[in-house]
Amino acid sequence: MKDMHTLEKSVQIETTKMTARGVQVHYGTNHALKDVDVDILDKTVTAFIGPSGCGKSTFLRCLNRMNDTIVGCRIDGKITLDAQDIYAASVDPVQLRAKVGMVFQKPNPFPKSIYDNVAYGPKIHGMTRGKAELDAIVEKSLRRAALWGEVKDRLDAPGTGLSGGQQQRLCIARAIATNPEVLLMDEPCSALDPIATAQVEELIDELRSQFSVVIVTHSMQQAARVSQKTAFFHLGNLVEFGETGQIFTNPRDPRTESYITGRIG
Ligand SMILES: Nc1ncnc2c1ncn2[C@@H]1O[C@H](COP(=O)(O)OP(=O)(O)OP(=O)(O)O)[C@@H](O)[C@H]1O
Repeated sequence: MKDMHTLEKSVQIETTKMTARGVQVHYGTNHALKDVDVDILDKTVTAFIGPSGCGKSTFLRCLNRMNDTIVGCRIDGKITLDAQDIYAASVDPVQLRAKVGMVFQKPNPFPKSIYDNVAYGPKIHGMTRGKAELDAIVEKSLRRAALWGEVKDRLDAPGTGLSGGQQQRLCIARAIATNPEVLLMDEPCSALDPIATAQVEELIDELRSQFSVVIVTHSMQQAARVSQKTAFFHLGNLVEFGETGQIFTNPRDPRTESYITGRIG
């Protein structure tokens, strides 16, 4: 019985949510990403690490087509979400970004109220039929982002008036309000103090029960704390991808070892 339970659990954990095959990115003549293959698992935190300029953010942006808007950026290869090609002509990038949400390095609330920041996505995607439903989504999202208790009495106050850590949790609430399946986070704690960082890290761990989370981080301690899988990038190549514990304790590639021991980057 126990074996069956363990088996079910591991099957659930190993469900693939997104795949990348042969992904190449050029910015004009700059070959920024070279032939990247990766599987992003469901309900798992995947960390992208590597020295500055190695292509981590570029690859992250490929996963919800944020690079589409960059003039001169060319993307080759195939990326799927639930086995569907996200670059297919039939895919609307706006709809895709509701499923594959994003949180940026610097908290960037809209110049609107706390309520409207969170309500924005559900409104533009026509997810609700009325105010009561929208109120419920706003409350649920703020609760999931561990911010409700701090803002429930001032939902009409501007989002930009919150502290940095609260603004980042507001941006997380905004991103999860559309019920995404994957949450991309580009150095989400780099502008935060240690207490706010710890809160966001705790939140990431909690969100993993519902979504697949992909986080770009410069902090190896953070990658080790929050992720189960780690991808190490170097000079546009995905050098190594595996269990976080293995990458940090027993890297297979000498470049990974040099990076984690502080010799490159
Ligand atoms: N919008 C852009 N236009 C032109 N080139 C870009 C753009 N964004 C990134 N690049 C280039 O692509 C390469 C990879 O950059 P990217 O930002 O993906 O690396 P990164 O690993 O995320 O770096 P960092 O850790 O410093 O944020 C670099 O050579 C960079 O100059």
